Amino acid sequence: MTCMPLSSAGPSPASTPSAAETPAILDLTIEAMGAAGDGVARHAEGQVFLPLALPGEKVRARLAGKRAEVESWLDESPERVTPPCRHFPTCGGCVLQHWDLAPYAAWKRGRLVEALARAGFPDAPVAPLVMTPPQSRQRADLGLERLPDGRVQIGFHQRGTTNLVPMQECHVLRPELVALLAPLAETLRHLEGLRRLGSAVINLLASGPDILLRTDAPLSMPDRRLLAAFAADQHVPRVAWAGKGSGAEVAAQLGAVRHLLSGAEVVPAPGAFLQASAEGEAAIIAALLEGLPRKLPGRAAIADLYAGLGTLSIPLAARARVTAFEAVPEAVSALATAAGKAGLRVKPVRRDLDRQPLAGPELKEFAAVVLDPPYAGAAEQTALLARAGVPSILYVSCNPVALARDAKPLQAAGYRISAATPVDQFLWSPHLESVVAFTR
Ligand SMILES: C[S@@+](CC[C@H](N)C(=O)[O-])C[C@H]1O[C@@H](n2cnc3c(N)ncnc32)[C@H](O)[C@@H]1O
Repeated sequence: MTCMPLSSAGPSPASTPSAAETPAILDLTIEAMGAAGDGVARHAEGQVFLPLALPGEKVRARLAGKRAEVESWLDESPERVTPPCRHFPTCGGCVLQHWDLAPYAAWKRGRLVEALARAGFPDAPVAPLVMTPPQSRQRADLGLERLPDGRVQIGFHQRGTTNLVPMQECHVLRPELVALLAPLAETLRHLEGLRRLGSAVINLLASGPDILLRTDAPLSMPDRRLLAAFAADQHVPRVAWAGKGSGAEVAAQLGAVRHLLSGAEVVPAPGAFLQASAEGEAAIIAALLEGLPRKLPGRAAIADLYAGLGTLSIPLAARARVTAFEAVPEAVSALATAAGKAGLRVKPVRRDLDRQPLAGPELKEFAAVVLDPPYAGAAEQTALLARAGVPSILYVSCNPVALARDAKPLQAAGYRISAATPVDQFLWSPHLESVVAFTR
């Protein structure tokens, strides 16, 4: 086995633990992979998390509270591989590029198995992980920073910090998005509306890249001309802008904006939520349709909660009438227009489900409820679904911890899991998407 020193300092001899205190440098064996993608080891005072360490490895590490930095590898895992990206491990976009895909996939699937076991479903039928390919992400949320010399950097943040890693290559984003970054940085260099910090959400739509810039100063007239010239050069139909805390406005529009969701045309607002990749979206929809009861009553209706632009409502409407609940008004009106134009059986309703979750009698009309909440999950809404006894609940989750919490009341109310599909929407990150079908 080779040794791979991480820092420039050579390995220091491990100290012997004294009864009084744990030494700063320790030799540790990595027992498992933690939820955030760090190796987990144990020492006299408890667990410690080690970025970049893999299960089975022996390392010499410098302790810093609950974390430790590997100073050298004493025994490397055969599962260690060469990370494809030059920005690894500095960039916070990927934390697990150094792990072979087979054990990585088993670990990700295991996160769903564990989450469901914690909720009281130890024997849930969890399918193999559906992987999404590299260079498939259609949505990028990037930081912008003006350097003292006036240049602008664009990239993801370094893990756990606000420092930007200027992106020169990326193995998760669609190449069309990466290709835009150098010309965008050059344009932003001259933008008076960007003083120091900002962000850019870029959605790759059917009509081309759609950009929402958030900056720390208002746009000037020359800024708007600059953005229009950039849009024309780069074939970008729309560039929108928003200030701190203000809504988005169109800064330059050179063509129609459109996107296709299961074949239906929608016009997303700037920065609208899209599933991370077309492949992930297809896997979620397939798992949802598979998880619905084979036979729905003739006049059955489905509720789609946290519906966004209707990514899930539209394909669900092939099976039954759908009422789509969503808080963001722009998404509700985009879905209403799309449904009207295509004659879809989808009725969008604007509703804040945190303040006013669906409850009691209003749930009675639904044979199935689909919910796809944000990262925090939907604790109150799931408890109300359990109480109402909706026959089929399909939970699309982007957070196994929230899923485990939200599934508990369903278990207590007598639901069982008929299918559970983990989907790797965020390759090489610790994030996990899953679709779980609960029936009663
Ligand atoms: C994970 S996204 C899912 C969107 C959609 N299902 C899809 O597949 O594209 C979560 C959605 O919940 C919406 N949302 C967040 N908080 C909400 C709330 N309190 N009430 C209703 N919708 C909310 C967001 O605007 C977003 O569209």
